Amino acid sequence: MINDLYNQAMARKKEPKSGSYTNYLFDKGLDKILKKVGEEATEVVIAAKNADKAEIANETADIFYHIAVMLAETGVTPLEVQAVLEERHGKQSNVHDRSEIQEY
Ligand SMILES: N=c1c2ncn([C@@H]3O[C@H](COP(=O)(O)OP(=O)(O)OP(=O)(O)O)[C@@H](O)[C@H]3O)c2ncn1[C@@H]1O[C@H](COP(=O)(O)O)[C@@H](O)[C@H]1O
Repeated sequence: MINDLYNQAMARKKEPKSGSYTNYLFDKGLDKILKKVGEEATEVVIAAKNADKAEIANETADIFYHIAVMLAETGVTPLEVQAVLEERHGKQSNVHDRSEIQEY
């Protein structure tokens, strides 16, 4: 999924196309791409808070796309992200509440 979006973004980078939104983002630069990542992340949060499944899917698609554009712009490949996930796979999380602070 992210792979396809990333490959499409890389293709636009290599061969810009008139009217392409991806090229519009690349032309505007990293700050614009990151603003979109932040904006779409907030929209995912609001959609999830409202328990609106269609909107969650819609906004998640938007953030996946903008993340793929960010990866293309920063020179990180989905393969590198995959490697991080694989490194974590099978490791048990050790999450617990921290103990109360007794003295200040
Ligand atoms: N998956 C996406 C995708 N998801 C979201 N978007 C665009 O992201 C934009 C986000 O919408 P917003 O309303 O937040 O943004 P906006 O108001 O249009 O613009 P700004 O806020 O950035 O100024 C929309 O214009 C969507 O079209 C996408 N644009 C492209 N893709 C994929 O990328 C491929 C190449 O697209 P182009 O680069 O446009 O040819 C497409 O075939 C798609 O597969």
